[in-house]
Amino acid sequence: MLLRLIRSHLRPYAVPVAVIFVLQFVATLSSLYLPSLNGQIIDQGVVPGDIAYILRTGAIMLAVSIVNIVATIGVAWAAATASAGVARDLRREVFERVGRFSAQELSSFGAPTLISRNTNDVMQVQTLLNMGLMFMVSIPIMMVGGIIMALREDVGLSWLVAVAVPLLGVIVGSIVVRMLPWFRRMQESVDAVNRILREQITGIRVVRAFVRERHEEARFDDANTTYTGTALAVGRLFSMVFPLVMLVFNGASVAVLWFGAHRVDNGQMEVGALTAFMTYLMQILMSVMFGVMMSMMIPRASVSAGRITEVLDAVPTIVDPPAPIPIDPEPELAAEDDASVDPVAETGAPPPPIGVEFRGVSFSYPGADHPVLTGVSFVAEPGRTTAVIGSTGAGKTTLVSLVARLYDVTEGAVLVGGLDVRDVAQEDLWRHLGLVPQKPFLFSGTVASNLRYGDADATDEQLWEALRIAQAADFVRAMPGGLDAPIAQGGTNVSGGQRQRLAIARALVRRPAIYLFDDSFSALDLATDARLRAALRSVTHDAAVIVVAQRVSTIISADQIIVLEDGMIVGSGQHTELIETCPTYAEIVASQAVMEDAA
Ligand SMILES: Nc1ncnc2c1ncn2[C@@H]1O[C@H](COP(=O)(O)OP(=O)(O)OP(=O)(O)O)[C@@H](O)[C@H]1O
Repeated sequence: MLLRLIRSHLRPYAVPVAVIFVLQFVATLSSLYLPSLNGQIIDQGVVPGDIAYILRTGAIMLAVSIVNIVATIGVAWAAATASAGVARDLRREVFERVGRFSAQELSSFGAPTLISRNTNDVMQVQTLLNMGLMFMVSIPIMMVGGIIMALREDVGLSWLVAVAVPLLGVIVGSIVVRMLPWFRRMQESVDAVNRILREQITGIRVVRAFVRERHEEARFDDANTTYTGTALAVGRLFSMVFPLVMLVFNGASVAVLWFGAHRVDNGQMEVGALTAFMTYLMQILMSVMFGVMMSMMIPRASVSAGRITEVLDAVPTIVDPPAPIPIDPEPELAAEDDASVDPVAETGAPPPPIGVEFRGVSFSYPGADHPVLTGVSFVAEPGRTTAVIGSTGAGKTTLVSLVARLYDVTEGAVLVGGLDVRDVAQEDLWRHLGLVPQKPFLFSGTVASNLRYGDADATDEQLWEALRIAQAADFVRAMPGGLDAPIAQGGTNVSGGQRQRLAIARALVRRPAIYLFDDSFSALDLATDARLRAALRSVTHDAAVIVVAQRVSTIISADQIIVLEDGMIVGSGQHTELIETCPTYAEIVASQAVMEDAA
């Protein structure tokens, strides 16, 4: 998994990788040459007192060292370039893939793990890749080359290399294998900490209002302790690695000196050769150590690569059809024609009339036992307002989600402009929709940047017009900077009602063919609600307007009211006839009348 991910993503970095190969080769060979030169200086320069030889060979050593330094710097630079580039590409791919997820994949993964996969997990892969690029060529060359050079210096001591290297490999290998299962737990603990932190930050007001700080602290402590415990378990295993490595390392040095000294004493070996042999042994063991460090990173990076690949390989359940049918075959032409008769041309051309039809729609959430909607059929015609009312949990938001194809129906079909939403491209569908969700979300930026989500090219006049209709112009004008007033992430620096009105204005800026208001007037007082609906009528023209509401007063004048109960339509018609014919509707009206009287 790790190899596949790295290989497929390294392809665009063939040039830096080739540079790394060449430079690593140069750097390693120069490193291997230096101890031999050093040995020669001792044996042929220092021992016979040949100053000229020392200076000559010293100059060669200096030149080789400079080559070594330049090559090593080049390797580090190219490795950082390639690994940072791969990490950037991975983050972009994960981001793009998540952007194509339907609500189903989003909820099955969950936001916190998607965030840690795109940050922490990518970082694990990047760190390993950086190390790998820096050492992958030098480690084998250094080991093989070091052994050859050491043998050249003295074959009699070579058995020491044959003992030390496998011993180190076995010790480290057995520890790394034990670490493996802990790494997955470690990444899962990161997810858990992220999840709780995120919940607490977003729900901080609720936590405080319900005096749940202690409870939340305990919850965070649990996750934090699990994370710490996992990190400690890994740390404990890790802490054994270096002492053991050093034990082998130092044991081998002592053995070289002990046996080498005897060989020098017996005249079987020169002092310079002993020094060079010692350095080669150090180099071999150093490369084993780097190999060990890398092999310790591999399991964690493998887990991370698996988690990243899970996201990249996740197939969105909602995809565009192979041959999408355009909802509006000639939008340019239609827009131009309509612009000539548009009485409010300053807010853009009204779209061609497009209706919505639910045809025998049933829907169950993935994994749920019971359907949320059953046999729902109705037509929301262009130029008319269709209201959907029903008790909480009746399926109103679900119904709106199906128009936007956030989910696919289980049975039946949702048609937009006479086309099944599954037969049109999602972007084409969304371009025709102005959705104001139940929980409106604003992005960090300004009022204007948020409104221009509706239409990036909208002029300031068009934005003010939308704000005026949404009954938001007064409070935006009062904000410091007006259209340029800052909006905090999630829109937390404006009130709930203001957020709703800005979200409505955002939908209006788009001038869509279909408006979907999901309980979008609930935070408005009755007078503002009435003014907004009156103003809306002047711009919705031929648009199909679907309004989900809890309050009867919001939908009383709708052309058609759909009454939902337990996911089924139990009544449809206008207010006056429904009061007579639909007991559920009559009950809702009566209960709200009682509440108003009581108020
Ligand atoms: N993502 C989901 N996964 C599983 N079940 C869900 C999901 N969203 C909603 N439901 C269930 O579907 C049912 C209908 O929910 P929906 O949000 O459509 O109701 P609603 O009529 O809009 O309610 P409200 O007026 O409270 O917003 C509820 O029983 C709810 O528990």
